Amino acid sequence: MSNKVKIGISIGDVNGIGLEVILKTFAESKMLDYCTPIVYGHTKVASFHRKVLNFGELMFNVISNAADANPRKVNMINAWEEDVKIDLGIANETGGKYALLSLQKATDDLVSGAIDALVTAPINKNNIQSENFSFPGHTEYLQERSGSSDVLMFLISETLRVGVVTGHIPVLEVPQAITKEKIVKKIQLINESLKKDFWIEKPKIAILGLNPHASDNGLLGKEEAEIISPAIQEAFDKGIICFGPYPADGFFGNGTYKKFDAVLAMYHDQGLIPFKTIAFDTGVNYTAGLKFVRTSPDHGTGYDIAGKNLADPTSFMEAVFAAVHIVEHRREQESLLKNQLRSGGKLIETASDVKDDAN
Ligand SMILES: NC(=O)C1=CN([C@@H]2O[C@H](COP(=O)(O)OP(=O)(O)OC[C@H]3O[C@@H](n4cnc5c(N)ncnc54)[C@H](O)[C@@H]3O)[C@@H](O)[C@H]2O)C=CC1
Ligand SMILES: NCC(=O)COP(=O)(O)O
Repeated sequence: MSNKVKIGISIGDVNGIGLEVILKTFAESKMLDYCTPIVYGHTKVASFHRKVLNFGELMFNVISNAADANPRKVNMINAWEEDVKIDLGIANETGGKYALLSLQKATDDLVSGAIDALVTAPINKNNIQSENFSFPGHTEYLQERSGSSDVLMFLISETLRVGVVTGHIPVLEVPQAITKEKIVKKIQLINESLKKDFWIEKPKIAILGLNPHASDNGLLGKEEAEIISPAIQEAFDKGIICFGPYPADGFFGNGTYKKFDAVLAMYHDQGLIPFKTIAFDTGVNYTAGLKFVRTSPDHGTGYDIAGKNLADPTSFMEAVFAAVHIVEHRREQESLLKNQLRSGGKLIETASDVKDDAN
């Protein structure tokens, strides 16, 4: 039996660029050296995209169960039977319906352990809403399917990793949603993920303020003094190397972010605007804190370029690599722990070790 990581792939909105980046990624035969892909969609939908994009043949190995996946082929599980009308570049009910069928089937296999990780192609968060799906995005849906009490939207790239305290909520609700407990929990999720998933032994984490200039000592808001600073102190007392709150603009403007292993932003756009400005082409969206591994490209459905052969597959490809690496890191760590071995002489540290290091 192959030990290669089995990556399940949900196809996202059939009217967007999801299938284009999937086809482009696996047209690269070297990808099969790293993983065994299983796409949850339909061969007819994939053929439609292939023809529109004028791609050469990419043969799928059609299987009924993930257990039958061929490690030398791009596997496809047909997640429905009927023909689907594709309207490239259009946000409609069909796009949402089949995105959900694909996601549900792939997630069933993820939860049961039939696949090792899930890479999700982009959905439209609006047209996927139905009586079976009332979540603002994959992150919240997968949190529920995982049964995790909290998760972290964590955008990762070579140069910058950014997590967010609040995710898919209206900006108006951000200040009320930011609590000391939530910030501490998100700092812990970042810290655990950096250690477990990225093998950074002593991660350094920066926390941003909420208000302009991190409130300038209370002149421009009170959240820094009343909520964010006490949260940073509490996390630090728990042995996590974390600093802040930093004024968000200058922090990215002068490159301070390069001194940290990760940054915690207070809300979605505060973190994702600098992230996408710096790393849109290669960035990956990782959901930390799930009981399984899920990544996705950092872009959306790209309706404006759907079917035009303009979609860059790099972010999707990086999402596949990130999922493979994270699964392998976790496997290796589990086997180290099982064998009671110590990594670099020191796998488990005490809180005081960490504080010593920070000083
Ligand atoms: N993980 C997910 O499922 C995500 C879903 N979305 C959803 O996607 C939909 C569209 O969102 P937008 O804000 O328009 O973001 P978008 O990322 O789809 O598009 C923004 C701009 O970037 C371009 N672009 C995106 N991906 C590209 C690629 N691979 N290569 C070249 N150019 C690319 C698009 O053509 C567009 O001009 C929304 O419904 C949003 O909710 C957005 C982000 C993540
Ligand atoms: N921009 C990141 C984002 O929207 C993540 O969405 P999802 O992965 O939760 O669907």
